Amino acid sequence: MGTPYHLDYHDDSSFRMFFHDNLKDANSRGVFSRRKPDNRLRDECLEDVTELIGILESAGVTVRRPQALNNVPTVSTPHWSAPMGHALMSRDNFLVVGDEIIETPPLVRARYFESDLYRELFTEYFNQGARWTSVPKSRLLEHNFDYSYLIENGYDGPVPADPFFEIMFDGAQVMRLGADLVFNASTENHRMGARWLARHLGPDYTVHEVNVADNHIDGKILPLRPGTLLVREGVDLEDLPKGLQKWEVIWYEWFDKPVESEQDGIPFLASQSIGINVLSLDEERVLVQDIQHPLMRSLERAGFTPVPCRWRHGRSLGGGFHCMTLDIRRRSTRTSYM
Ligand SMILES: NC(=[NH2+])NCCC[C@H](N)C(=O)O
Repeated sequence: MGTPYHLDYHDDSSFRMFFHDNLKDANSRGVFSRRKPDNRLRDECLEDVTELIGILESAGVTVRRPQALNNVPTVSTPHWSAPMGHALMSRDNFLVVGDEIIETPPLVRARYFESDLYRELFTEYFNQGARWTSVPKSRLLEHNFDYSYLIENGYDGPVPADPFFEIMFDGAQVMRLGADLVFNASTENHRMGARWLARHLGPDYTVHEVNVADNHIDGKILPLRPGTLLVREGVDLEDLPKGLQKWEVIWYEWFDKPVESEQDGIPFLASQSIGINVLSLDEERVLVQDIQHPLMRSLERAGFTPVPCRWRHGRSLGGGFHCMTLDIRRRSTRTSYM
């Protein structure tokens, strides 16, 4: 888990596209300003990350962290420059399948070099025998982006006249279920990513394409253990692969109190239901945001043990415990659970 560095980076089109659904709400609330957050958000975030690491380590997890992100104001390529964001969400930039680390091609310019923070850690894994692959990154030029999802969801701004789509997807768009990978794709950029992944992994794995979210699937559906899914209201189970429709479903119990106060001028980058973004420690214990009492009751009724942990700024930072972690397990992943 990296160190957050929160800049005012609303000017970049790739950022506004990626967070379209969240920013649309913010716009409607008129919350935008150019104010930088005070240190309270950063300090409280770091306190909560420390608590999370303590819980993981006491549960027997070996926690490794990337290099810290220290005050990087912008990132640049020959084609553009963009303000850097934070680097807290490890799940977004990588997909670990069996003994292979796959670096996924970012959709947001601010995150183009975020995987550099993991170079030393992943080199260590490579030297221990891990396979390590990087998906061809898009150049992230304006005409590389497929605007179709935005247009279907209220965008009425300019659209490049000469599109040239390139592969773009985050690791968090993919739900790994052993030999089955459920890939959320809402644009041609994503669908190209699903084709790349299927071609790359070959016949031992099946990539199931679904379209249930704008991009990251772990804000809508999360596997808690083989055979049990946590699902947010609004997801049509018929849109899931047939094998997954046989799984037990726990519907996310909405937490209708404000999960955090909006930092004035800082729009929320995750919806009110980000409490769904839990992390299974094993097939019984589930790490849950400490205020999500209805969800914890649901989990207990289904035979799980919720492990509460403070996480005060998930909406501002755009993710929860599943987003902030990247589980690398030393066990075969060619089992089929569907
Ligand atoms: N891996 C992640 N960062 N996932 C976060 C998904 C948040 C989701 N878009 C929401 O607004 O609730």
